[in-house]
Amino acid sequence: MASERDVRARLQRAGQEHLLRFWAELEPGPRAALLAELEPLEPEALREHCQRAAAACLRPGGPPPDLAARLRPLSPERVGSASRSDPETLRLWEEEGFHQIALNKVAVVLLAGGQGTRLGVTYPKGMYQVGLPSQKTLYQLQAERIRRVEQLADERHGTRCTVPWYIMTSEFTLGPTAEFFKEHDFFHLDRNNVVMFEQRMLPAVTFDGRAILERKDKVAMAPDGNGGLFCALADHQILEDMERRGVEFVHVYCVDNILVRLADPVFIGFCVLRGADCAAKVVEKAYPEEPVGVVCQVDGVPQVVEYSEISLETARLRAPDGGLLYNTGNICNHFFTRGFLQTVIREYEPLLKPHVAVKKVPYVDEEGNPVKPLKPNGIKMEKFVFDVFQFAENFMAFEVLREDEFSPLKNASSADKDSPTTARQALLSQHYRWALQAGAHFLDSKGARLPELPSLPGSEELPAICEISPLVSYSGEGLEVYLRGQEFQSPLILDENCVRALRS
Ligand SMILES: CC(=O)N[C@H]1[C@@H](OP(=O)(O)OP(=O)(O)OC[C@H]2O[C@@H](n3ccc(=O)[nH]c3=O)[C@H](O)[C@@H]2O)O[C@H](CO)[C@@H](O)[C@@H]1O
Repeated sequence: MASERDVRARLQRAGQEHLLRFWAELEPGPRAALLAELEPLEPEALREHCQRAAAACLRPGGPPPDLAARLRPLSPERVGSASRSDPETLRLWEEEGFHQIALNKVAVVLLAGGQGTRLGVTYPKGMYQVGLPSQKTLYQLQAERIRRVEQLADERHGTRCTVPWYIMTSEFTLGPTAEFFKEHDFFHLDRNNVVMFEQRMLPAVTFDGRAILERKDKVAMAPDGNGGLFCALADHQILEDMERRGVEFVHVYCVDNILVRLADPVFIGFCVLRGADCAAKVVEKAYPEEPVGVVCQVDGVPQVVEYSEISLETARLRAPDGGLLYNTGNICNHFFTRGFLQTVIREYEPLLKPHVAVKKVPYVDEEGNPVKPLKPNGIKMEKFVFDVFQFAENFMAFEVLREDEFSPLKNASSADKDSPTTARQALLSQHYRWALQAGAHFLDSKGARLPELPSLPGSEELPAICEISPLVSYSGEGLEVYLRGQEFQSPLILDENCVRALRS
């Protein structure tokens, strides 16, 4: 480990020597921890980071004044649709996707380095369970969808294929995530195919460009945003690992969408057949202020304008058909070819501009007392994963139905949107629809048939509770054989055991 002298000299070069101001008071343990935290920070990069943050703070807040004039919706030839395509086209896309999966050419990358501040839990979001009858966590649902999609590809192509799962964590999430996976025996995935890697951290900075000490022996660090993916892929030679495994196509997704279709064969197939090097799944925005980024073009180049960076006026603009003009909501489900990721890492990553978030950052005052600020006092800088869309040669967007594929868990139970309750409802209502489509009937506790209402708005109580394990069905397929014409008491948990019993 570097000595205090070395680290102090490096901090001096970065103009951040104040980070060692309590050194004399620290015991050996905290001293070592502080040095370990400071050692990886390159002086020039740290200086630039702090200066950039302070400069960003001087610029007026809100969206750039000329943004609205530079924005256009995506051109229609760049948009494909799962909801508006005929069954034969969907079948072709799906077939292509399964073909690539069976050839071991598809991997998934989970972005799981975020802190989940809005949800208000201290552990990684993926470990959260929204109160499903099975009590499965988000990580478990995702693991089981991987197992099922592998199985479906194997059945179609007579192979034994693997969809490797790369999980980007941060200092906050790596330890508990790794522990959780071990405790659950990697949800019966081969642990060699689950690769966890860590993104970088950056110090939070005061408005005048000084990195913040959270404690006498600890810098206030935050992950460098989900666009930290590209540096992290390079830091941990993940693309090399993908290359060794023969992976060509990568599905990147965010941790909190309970309906996420990992390695979705339809999306993969669409992207491959259209020759996309980069693509994003989108849903129709639910309302103008919905906190989702908008996939659109800026100066003719495909990009995402984040919800925090679009003006309300622009978000509310209407198209001639009465719908929102900027209607294509980003659901943080992206497709990249490995080749594109390689080019990004080699050429474009340094061009990604960090986004600025002004936050309340706990700190120690000059006397060393901990302070919890009541108003924002610090700046966090984050890169965004979608900022690489502008470098794609053939960018495509792919529209999917919200009720099929998007219900994010962002807020605590008290919120009326994007909460554990709405996520649970979305999943159960999807499974209830699948069961009805497959011909199931539900009974109340007295044996009377319950009403069958397949298209309920999300907030309504479902007539019956039905949860279908991803190990039984990935996207509603294969259920008729168990359910057609059968009557079930609510709640029904259709898992592997239940299926075995139904078979016999
Ligand atoms: C920048 C970005 O993608 N924004 C999207 C994100 O917004 P949103 O603001 O919801 O983004 P989050 O902060 O939840 O992060 C998205 C994902 O990135 C991960 N993460 C975040 C920060 C970090 O340093 N490391 C990391 O891995 C999170 O764990 C999460 O899986 O999801 C919305 C849909 O739900 C989209 O409409 C937004 O356009």
